Amino acid sequence: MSTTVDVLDLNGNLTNGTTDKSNFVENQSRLTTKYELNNAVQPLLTDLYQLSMAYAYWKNQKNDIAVFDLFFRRNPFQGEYTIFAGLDDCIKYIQDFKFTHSDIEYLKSTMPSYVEEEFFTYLENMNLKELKIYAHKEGSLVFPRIPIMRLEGPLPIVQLLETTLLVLINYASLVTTNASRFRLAAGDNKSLLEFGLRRAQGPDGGLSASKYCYMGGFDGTSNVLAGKLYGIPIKGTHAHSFVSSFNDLSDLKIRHIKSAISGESVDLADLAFDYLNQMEKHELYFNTNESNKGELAAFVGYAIAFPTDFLALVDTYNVLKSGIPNFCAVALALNKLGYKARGIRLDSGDLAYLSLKVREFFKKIGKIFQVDYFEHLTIVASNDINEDILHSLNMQGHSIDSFGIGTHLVTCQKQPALGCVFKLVEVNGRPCVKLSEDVQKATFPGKKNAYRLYDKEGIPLVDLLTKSDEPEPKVGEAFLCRHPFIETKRAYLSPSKVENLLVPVWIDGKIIQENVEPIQNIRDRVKFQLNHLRTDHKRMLNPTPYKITVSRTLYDFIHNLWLDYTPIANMN
Ligand SMILES: Nc1ncnc2c1ncn2[C@@H]1O[C@H](COP(=O)(O)OP(=O)(O)OP(=O)(O)O)[C@@H](O)[C@H]1O
Ligand SMILES: O=P(O)(O)OC[C@H]1O[C@H](OP(=O)(O)OP(=O)(O)O)[C@H](O)[C@@H]1O
Ligand SMILES: O=C(O)c1cccnc1
Ligand SMILES: [Mg+2]
Repeated sequence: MSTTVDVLDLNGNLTNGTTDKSNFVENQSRLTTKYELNNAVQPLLTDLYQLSMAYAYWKNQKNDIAVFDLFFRRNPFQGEYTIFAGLDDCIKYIQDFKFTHSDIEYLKSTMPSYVEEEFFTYLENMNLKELKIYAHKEGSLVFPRIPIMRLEGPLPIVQLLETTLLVLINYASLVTTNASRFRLAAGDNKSLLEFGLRRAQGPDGGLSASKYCYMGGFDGTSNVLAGKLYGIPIKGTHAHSFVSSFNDLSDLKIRHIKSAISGESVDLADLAFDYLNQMEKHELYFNTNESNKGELAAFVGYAIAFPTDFLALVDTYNVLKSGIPNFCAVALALNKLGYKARGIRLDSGDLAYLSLKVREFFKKIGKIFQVDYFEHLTIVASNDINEDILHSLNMQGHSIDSFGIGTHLVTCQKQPALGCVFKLVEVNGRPCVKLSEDVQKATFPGKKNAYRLYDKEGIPLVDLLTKSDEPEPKVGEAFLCRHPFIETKRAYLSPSKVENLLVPVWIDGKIIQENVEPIQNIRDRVKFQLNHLRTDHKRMLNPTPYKITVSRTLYDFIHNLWLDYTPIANMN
């Protein structure tokens, strides 16, 4: 059968013509493959004004060499640090940057009719061979006003990259920073699982959240596609629906399981029920009439499906009177057959109180039935957990081993956006200034280098901006570091280590491979750098700002320029 359809080919081109159905299906599945590479990230994923400016630059033959800085002005979450993420995605975008034929056709159809044909040829032939990108290593700590990225190249081309680079960096850095704050709050010895896909801002937001929460210090995600695409460990339990789908033990169509000890087939439901009755005789404050038999059946069914990975959600009816006794009955039955249960998940109620009560219950059962590992069974907690709740649970005392966190992690409840900006700082060697009523918003003009100065313990002391043509600070030599705005704040520093922060990642059409790394390295860097940041910069309440400074030369240069560009007002 033949039909006429519009199909997107792999380059995003529209092919309009006659094709048969099987061909259409094949194209659809190829699109799915393309989706894995995130086909939304392409040159047209930008604001119209970038293309309008590109035309106006082109029309004015303004192909000057420009320098742009990408930076933010304030740390998110009322914190004093940010983690830079998204570089790998930026480089993929840069590497693939090419206007397709269908992009050009679309632009022709929507831009004003007097836009000249040669401009579209210019766009179609555009490449990034003259572009240079310097950036912090992904996973580094970054601070306000210190450029995260510096881009050099033809003005219209670099300008065209602004929006896409910002969208790739802003959320990635925000959610990585958020995840790292949850990690700091939970402590190193807790497992943190990201459960946010269902609450994320669209499918792409969900995928990014999973990737960057892992980078920020989470241990795994429930998002299966993120596991496949990024190699992140996938983890999970089960939902309440599985429990409530069973009414009682007679619902079980399969009751038998093979003993890992004897190999014989044993009725797990009978064995669990028997344990439930035995448990009731001890002082455990529940009785079998009150415990829910549908829940017991669900746990038996789940244990039959996952005998070596049995972890049950215990709050569908009543945690201490039903969920925990039912779980323990099944876990004891599994134990008798040579299988170790994993633990439980709590998803409502007072998580601190319940976790302590559950631990107490496990300890008692472990003693009564002489099963040592029972007291160490895993307790997972979930339900609208945020950073403040993690701190509060620590203060109260709890016995939770693992947190499943979704909504507030991926939506970044405390602050929904990071304000990275992209500002022109130099054209053909001439510094460019953007003034503002608020001096904090004025840009630092000119091409600059950025350094981190360390003390002898390897702890960062300050970040320092210099003009790109002045000598870099040297180990063991006193360097005058100035507050960028306040004249009286300045100090000499003799660093034990000097790190050049803006390393080349894309030079004249080529990736500098050693500076674009796999996710695991980046995750390790986040951990290492956070461990080496002074505690007072990381504390939750009123953290101390980390100092960002400028050299004497840069200080004089920018202050003189600001003065030059600000006319003296006439008051009468
Ligand atoms: N000990 C605790 N200290 C501080 N916050 C807690 C504690 N235990 C639970 N919370 C939080 O309190 C909030 C309780 O929310 P809510 O009242 O909607 O839950 P619930 O009624 O227990 O459960 P649900 O409505 O989902 O059945 C959640 O954000 C949860 O993470
Ligand atoms: O609470 P979050 O941090 O977003 O973590 C993910 C939540 O998603 C699941 O249930 P869902 O919220 O869909 O339903 P429920 O609240 O009725 O359990 C899970 O049980 C968690 O509660
Ligand atoms: O695996 C889980 O327990 C899970 C996954 C997603 C959302 N809530 C819970
Ligand atoms: Mg919920």
